[in-house]
Amino acid sequence: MSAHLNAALREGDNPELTEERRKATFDTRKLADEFFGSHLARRRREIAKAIDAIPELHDTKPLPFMTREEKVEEAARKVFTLSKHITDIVDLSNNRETQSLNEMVIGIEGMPISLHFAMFIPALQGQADDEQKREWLDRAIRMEIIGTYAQTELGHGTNLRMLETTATYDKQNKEFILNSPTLTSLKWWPGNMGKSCNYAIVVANLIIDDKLLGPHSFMVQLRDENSHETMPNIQIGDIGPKMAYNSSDNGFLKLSNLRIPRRNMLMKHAKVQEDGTYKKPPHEKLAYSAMVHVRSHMITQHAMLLAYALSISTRYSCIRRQGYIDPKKDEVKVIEYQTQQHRLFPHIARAYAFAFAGTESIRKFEIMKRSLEAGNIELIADLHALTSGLKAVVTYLAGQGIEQARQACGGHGYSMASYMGEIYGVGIAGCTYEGENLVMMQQLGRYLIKAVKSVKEGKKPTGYVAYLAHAGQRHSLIDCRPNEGYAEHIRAFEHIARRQTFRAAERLQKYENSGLSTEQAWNNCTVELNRASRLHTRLFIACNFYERVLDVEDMAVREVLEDLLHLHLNYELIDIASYALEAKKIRPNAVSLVDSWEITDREHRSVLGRRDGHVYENLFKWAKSSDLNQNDVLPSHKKHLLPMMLNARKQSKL
Ligand SMILES: CCCCCCCC(=O)SCCNC(=O)CCNC(=O)[C@H](O)C(C)(C)COP(=O)(O)OP(=O)(O)OC[C@H]1O[C@@H](n2cnc3c(N)ncnc32)[C@H](O)[C@@H]1OP(=O)(O)O
Ligand SMILES: Cc1cc2nc3c(=O)[nH]c(=O)nc-3n(C[C@H](O)[C@H](O)[C@H](O)COP(=O)(O)OP(=O)(O)OC[C@H]3O[C@@H](n4cnc5c(N)ncnc54)[C@H](O)[C@@H]3O)c2cc1C
Repeated sequence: MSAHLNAALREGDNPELTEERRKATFDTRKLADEFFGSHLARRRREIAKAIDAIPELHDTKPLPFMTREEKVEEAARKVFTLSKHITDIVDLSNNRETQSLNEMVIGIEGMPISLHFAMFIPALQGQADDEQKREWLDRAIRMEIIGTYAQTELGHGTNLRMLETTATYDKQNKEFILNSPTLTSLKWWPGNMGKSCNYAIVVANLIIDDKLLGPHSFMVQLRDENSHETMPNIQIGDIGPKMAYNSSDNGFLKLSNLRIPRRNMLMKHAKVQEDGTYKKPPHEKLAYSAMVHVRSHMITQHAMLLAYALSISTRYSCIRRQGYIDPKKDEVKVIEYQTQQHRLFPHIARAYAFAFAGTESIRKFEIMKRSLEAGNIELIADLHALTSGLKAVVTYLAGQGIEQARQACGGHGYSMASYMGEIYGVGIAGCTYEGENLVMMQQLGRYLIKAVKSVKEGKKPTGYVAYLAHAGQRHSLIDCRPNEGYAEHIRAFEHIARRQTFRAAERLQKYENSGLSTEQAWNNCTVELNRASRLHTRLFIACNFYERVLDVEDMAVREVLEDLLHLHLNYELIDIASYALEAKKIRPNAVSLVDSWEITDREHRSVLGRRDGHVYENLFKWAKSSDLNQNDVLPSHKKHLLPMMLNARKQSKL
C-alpha cells in the first residue's frame, strides 16, 4: 500500500514497524471508523490532539512509579484541571466521548469521579422523579457534588435479597432512619466512597410498619459540602490497596441511625407517601437499572482493555528479534513464529468482535431506556439476559487475552514498563464487579430455560433465542443473512449452543423429577447451565460480528474484517483447526489492525507498545527514572542491609 494511504506511517519510526505498516492492505483510519463509528473515531483524534496541547493533563511521571497517595492525588489534580477545559474538549452528554477523554487523560486506574459518571448519575436518571432530578441530577452533572453507588456490603455483594442495611420509615417525622445493624452490613467496595464523594445512593432494605419491602435507593449526604468532613452518624474510609485500580478510593460506610427526609428515597418507580403508604414499582427490578446500564457499557470498555494489551504486544512482537527460523538468516521478529500468531491473532479478532457486540448492547440499552420512558417494561428481561451473558463472557475472555498478550512480550511484559500488569488487573476486576460472572451467567441460564420450556410447548421464541426452535433449519440467532462463506459456521455454532441448552434443561428436569427441590435441582445443573449461557453468548457475539462485517462498504476494510471473522468463527468453533492458515492472511496486517484502534502512547502508557517502536532506548530511560535509582545507595540499604553485611564480615573474621 502506498504510504499516504496508511495513516499510521510516520517519519522517524522504528524501521521494523515502518516495514510492517507498508504491508497494510487497507487504510487504518477507515478501519478505525468501523471500530468506533466514524463520528467517535474523528472525535477521539480531536480529543487526543486537544490533550496534547494541555501539558497539565499529562501524567506527572509514569503511573507505575507513583505511590498510592500520589496516584490518588494525580487523579484528583487531573480531574480538577479537566473541569476547566472539559466543555472545550468533549460533548458532556456523549458517554463514549467522556469515556475516551477519561481513558486518555486519567487512564484506567480510576479517579475520584469514576462512579459519579458510571453509576451515580445513571441511577439518578433511572430512579429519581422529576423533582428529585431538579434537586440532585443537575447539580451532579454540573459537578457541584460528587456521588457514588453504595450497594455492596462487607457480607453481601451478589445476593441483594440479603443486604442488611435498613431504611425504616418514621411516619411521625416523615423521615427514614438508615442503619448498619451488623458488621457485615457495612457498605464495602463502592468506588470513591472512601475519601472523594460527598453523596451516595445507598441501597437499603425498606421497612414500613415492620414490613420488609426489599432493596430501595436512598440519597445520602456523606460529607459536608464545604469542609468535606464526614457528616454525623456516619463512619467512612478507604478499604485499602487493591490488586489494581488504586487511583480509586473504594470505601466502607457505617450508618448509625442516620435520619434523612422522606423525599430522599428515589421515587420514580416505588413511592412512600407521607402516611407511610407504599406504592410498588411497575417492575420489581427497575431498582437495578444502574447495574444494567454499567453492564451494557462494560462490553466496549473491556474490548478496549483487550485492544490496549494487543496493541502493545503486537507492535512489540514486530520489533523484538529473537531466535531463528532459518539458521542461515538473521534473527526473526517473534511475530513470525506460528505460536506467537496463535497467541495474538485470535484475540485481535475477539477485540473487534467484542467491540461490535458492545456497540450493539449499548444500542439495545438505549432502546430499552426509551421504551421504559414510555412506560413499557417488556424489554427489561431481554436486556438483562443479554447484558448478563455479555458482561460475564467478555470480561473473562478479554482477561484471558490480556494475559496472553502479556506473555507474548516475554520478560519485558512482566515489567510495569509494559503496563500490562495494570491493564490485566483492571480487566479482571470486571469479572467480579457488576455481578460475579458465574452468577450473572445463571441469570442468562434462567432466561434460556424459560425459552426451552416455550419451545417444548410448541411456541416459537423470537429474538436472541429464536435459534432454539430451529434445529437444522436456516434460521439464525439474529436473522444473520445467510452467506455461503459463513452460514455453515453459524449453523454449527447454533447447533452446539442449542444442544447444550437442551441438555442442561433435560438434566434440570431429570433432577426435578427425581424429587429434588427446584433450588437443589438448579444447583446440580449450574455448570451445564453456565456452559449453555457461555455458548449462547458467544453465538450472539459471532453472529453480531458477521452481521457487522457484511455492512462494511469499503472493500479493503471489509476484506481484512472478513479475514478476522473467519479466524474468529474457526477459533471459536473448532479451537485450533484450520485457522492457522488464516493466521498467514492476518500476518501482513497485524500491526495495522492494532494501529486502527488509534490508541495513543499517552493512553496505553506502555514503553513496549510505543507507536514509534523505539522500545529499548526508552525502556532504559524508564528504568533510570525509577525512584529506587535516585540514590546510588538506598537509604534503607544503609539502614538495614549494610550493617547486616558488615556484622556478618566481622563475625566471619573472628
Ligand atoms: C468504571 C466501572 C465502575 C463499575 C464499578 C462496579 C460497581 C458495582 O459493582 S455496583 C454493584 C454491582 N452488584 C451486582 O451486580 C449485584 C449482582 N446481583 C444481582 O444483580 C442480583 O442479586 C441477581 C440478579 C443476581 C439476583 O437478584 P434477585 O433479586 O435474587 O433475582 P432472582 O431471584 O435471581 O431473579 C428474579 C427475576 O428477576 C429478574 N432480574 C434480576 N435482575 C434483573 C435486572 N437487573 N433487570 C431485569 N430483570 C432482572 C430475573 O431475570 C428473574 O426473572 P424471572 O423470574 O423472569 O426469571
Ligand atoms: C474493583 C471493584 C469495584 C467495585 N465497585 C463497587 C461499587 O462502586 N459499588 C458497589 O456497590 N459494589 C462495588 N463492588 C462490589 C462488587 O459489585 C461485588 O464484589 C460483586 O457484586 C460480587 O459480590 P461479592 O463480592 O459479595 O462476591 P460473592 O457473591 O461473595 O462471590 C464469591 C464467590 O461465590 C460465588 N457465588 C455467590 N453467589 C453464588 C450463587 N448464587 N451461585 C453460584 N455461585 C455463587 C461467586 O460466583 C464467587 O465465586 C466493586 C468490586 C470491585 C472488585
